[in-house]
Amino acid sequence: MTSDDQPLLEVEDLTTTFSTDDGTLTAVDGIDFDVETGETVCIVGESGSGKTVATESITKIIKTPPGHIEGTVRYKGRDLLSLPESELRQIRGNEIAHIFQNPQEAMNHCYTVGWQITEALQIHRDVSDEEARAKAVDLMDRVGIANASSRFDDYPHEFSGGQKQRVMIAMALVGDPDLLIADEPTTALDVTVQAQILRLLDDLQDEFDMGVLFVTHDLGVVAEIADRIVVMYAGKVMERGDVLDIFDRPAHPYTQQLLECLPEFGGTGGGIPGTLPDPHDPPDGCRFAPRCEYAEEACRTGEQPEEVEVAPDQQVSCVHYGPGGNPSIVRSEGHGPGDGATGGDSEVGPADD
Ligand SMILES: Nc1ncnc2c1ncn2[C@@H]1O[C@H](COP(=O)(O)OP(=O)(O)OP(=O)(O)O)[C@@H](O)[C@H]1O
Ligand code: NI
Repeated sequence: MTSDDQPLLEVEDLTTTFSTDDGTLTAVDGIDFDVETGETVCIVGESGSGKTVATESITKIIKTPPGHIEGTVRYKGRDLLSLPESELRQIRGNEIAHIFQNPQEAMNHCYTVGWQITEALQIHRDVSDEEARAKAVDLMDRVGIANASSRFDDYPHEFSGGQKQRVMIAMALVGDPDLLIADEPTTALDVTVQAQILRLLDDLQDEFDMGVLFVTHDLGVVAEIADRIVVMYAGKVMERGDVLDIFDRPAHPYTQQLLECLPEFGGTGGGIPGTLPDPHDPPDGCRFAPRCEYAEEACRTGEQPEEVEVAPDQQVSCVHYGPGGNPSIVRSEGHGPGDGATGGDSEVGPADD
C-alpha cells in the first residue's frame, strides 16, 4: 500500500490563540478534521467562529506572535507545524494554495494581470519568460477568461470582480497544488457570478485532482459543493461528517438551527438569535449552551463534550448524544427531512425530498 490510506490533510487538536491587550483570546480550540484527495470539505459557522484562523493555521499564514499555534497538522503524513519556515514556504503555493475572499486586496494594481500570474509561476518554477507567458495564458484560459492572450497585458481594474477571482484562482494553480484552501472566495460576488466560480472550482478540482478546503457561512454554497462538512462554533467543532447525512439528519442543535434558518427548510434566511461568546472568556461546557433551547445543567459544566459517532461518518459534540444523554430530546421535534431517533427507523419527518 502507498499513501492511499492516509488522508491528504489531517488536523488534530489544533489550537490557535492570540495575545491581545485584553489577555489571551482562543480563536480555535482543539479541533479535529481531515481532507481526502479529490474531496471538498466545507468549514461552516457564524462569523467569528474561527474558520479563517483554522485554515490560516494550517500553513502558518497566521503571524506568530501575536498568534500561537498548537496541535498537529499532517499533510501527506508530514507535520507542517513542526517544519522550519523555509520548508513551509516551499509547501505554501506549491502544494497547498490559498484563495481569499477579496481578489481586490490580493492583487497588485500597478502590474498587468498577465505579469502577476507569470511572476507567481516563476517563483515556483524555473521557466523562461516565454514559457511562463505561455503557461500563464493557458491558465487564464483554463479558468475561463475569454481571449486570454489579448487580456494578458490588461490591468486588474479592467477586469470584473468575477474575472479577478478567476485570475486569483489561476494564480493559486500555478504550483499545481494538491490542496486548495478557499476562504469565502465567492462572498464578494453576485449570485450568478458566484455560481460560475463554484462550477469552475468544481471542474478544476476534477482536472487537478485536488482536495479542497472551503470556508463559508453560506449553507446554500455548502449544499452545492461539499462532500463533507465541519460545523464550527466559537472555536470548537460542533459536528462534522458527510454533507448528505448532516443535511438530512443534523444532530447538533446548532447545526439544526443553522439549517432551519435556510428558506428551503422554512426559515426566513435570518440568523440564530443571540451572539457568540467572548473568545477571551468562553463559557464552561458546550460553547453553544447559552443559546441552545435544549441546554441542561450538564451542558453548562466541564469541557466541550467528547465527540460521539451518531452515524458511520458523522460525529457530534453534544451532551445529549453522550453517555447518559437522551438524543430524542434533540431529535424529537422534526429537524430536517430525515428527522427521527438516532436509529434511523423513524418516519416522523416530512417525506418529501
Ligand atoms: N490577528 C488576530 N488577533 C486577535 N484576534 C484575532 C485575530 N484574528 C482573528 N481573531 C479573532 O479570532 C476569532 C475567530 O476569527 P475568524 O476570523 O477565524 O472567524 P471566522 O469564522 O473566519 O469569521 P468570518 O465568517 O467573519 O470570516 C474572532 O474572535 C477574531 O476576532
Ligand atoms: Ni473568516
